[in-house]
Amino acid sequence: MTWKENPVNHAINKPVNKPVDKLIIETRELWKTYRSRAAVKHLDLQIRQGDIYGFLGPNGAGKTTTIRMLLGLIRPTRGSIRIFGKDIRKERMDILRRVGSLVEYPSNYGHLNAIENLEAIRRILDVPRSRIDEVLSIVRLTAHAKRPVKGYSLGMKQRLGIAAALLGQPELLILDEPTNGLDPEGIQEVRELIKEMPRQRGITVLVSSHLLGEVEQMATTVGIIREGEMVFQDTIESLHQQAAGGIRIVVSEPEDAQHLARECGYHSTKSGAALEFGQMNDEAVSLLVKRLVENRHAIYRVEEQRRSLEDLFLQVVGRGASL
Ligand SMILES: Nc1ncnc2c1ncn2[C@@H]1O[C@H](COP(=O)(O)OP(=O)(O)OP(=O)(O)O)[C@@H](O)[C@H]1O
Repeated sequence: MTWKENPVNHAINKPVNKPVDKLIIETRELWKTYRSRAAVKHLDLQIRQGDIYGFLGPNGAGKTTTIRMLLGLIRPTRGSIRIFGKDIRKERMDILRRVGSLVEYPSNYGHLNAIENLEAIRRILDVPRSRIDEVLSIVRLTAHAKRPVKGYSLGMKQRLGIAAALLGQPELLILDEPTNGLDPEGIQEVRELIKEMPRQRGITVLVSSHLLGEVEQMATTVGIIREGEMVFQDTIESLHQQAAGGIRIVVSEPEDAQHLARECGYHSTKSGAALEFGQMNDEAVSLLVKRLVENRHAIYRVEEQRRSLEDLFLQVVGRGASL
């Protein structure tokens, strides 16, 4: 079965089910082609205000290429990009003034401390000096501010990179694989930091990752890209719903029980002593169980057959994909 035939993919390129006037990023039919090879194909990205948008895909799927286009670092081959409702081709500088970003590893001067590193960027952005203390406090580096950066852990360097991205008080933060190469503690630190951005600071976040487990713990919306194409885009709740499976009931007399279930309007397939139904709501399960019991069936087990999100993700991106 190809991913296009796959029932879980009905949300392909589906607009996020919320008012469209609150879109912070919107791309339409975005393409980037290198020679004859498309790194990004007809990509319709929709990111709402206040979202933490987890941009997910295996290595080489096209995440960095997309992010580079959003930041105006490379030019799309085709399609449009609107950020804050403005066209990136026409109002690039106005847009980028309101965006903070961390693309790949942050570059720091190792012999300088955090304050000195941030000071260099502060001058370019022309923001008040007090902003340095503020961003160091946000990323919880105040206590280490006067230590040379070369002594920092990778997680601390990454947090300093986020501090730099926050200096200009952005409304949108774009982070490309910010937890790449971090140990579990560093991953948790960065994740907690990202989670507080919309709530505490009103900042919309786009964060890319190749790890579903990581995105799942912080994102409100998920976009999954595979070989340059968006194969799923919707809320995290919707992703969970898609992972929800059918109901399996193990009974004493499966054939009779199947017949009775059919009379009640529920189609099932028999697997040994079990009847397997599609998705059913609680009320339907309760009614069916009641009828079975009334007809003297012994019920040994009622269970939901859930796929793990990881299974769903692998199904969406293809099992051969490197994660
Ligand atoms: N400058 C370039 N010239 C030619 N091909 C490129 C260029 N940049 C990227 N590509 C190709 O485009 C595809 C997408 O790459 P991209 O870096 O966007 O993927 P990614 O999802 O960010 O993966 P990763 O997590 O490994 O960085 C890859 O096949 C890559 O080899």
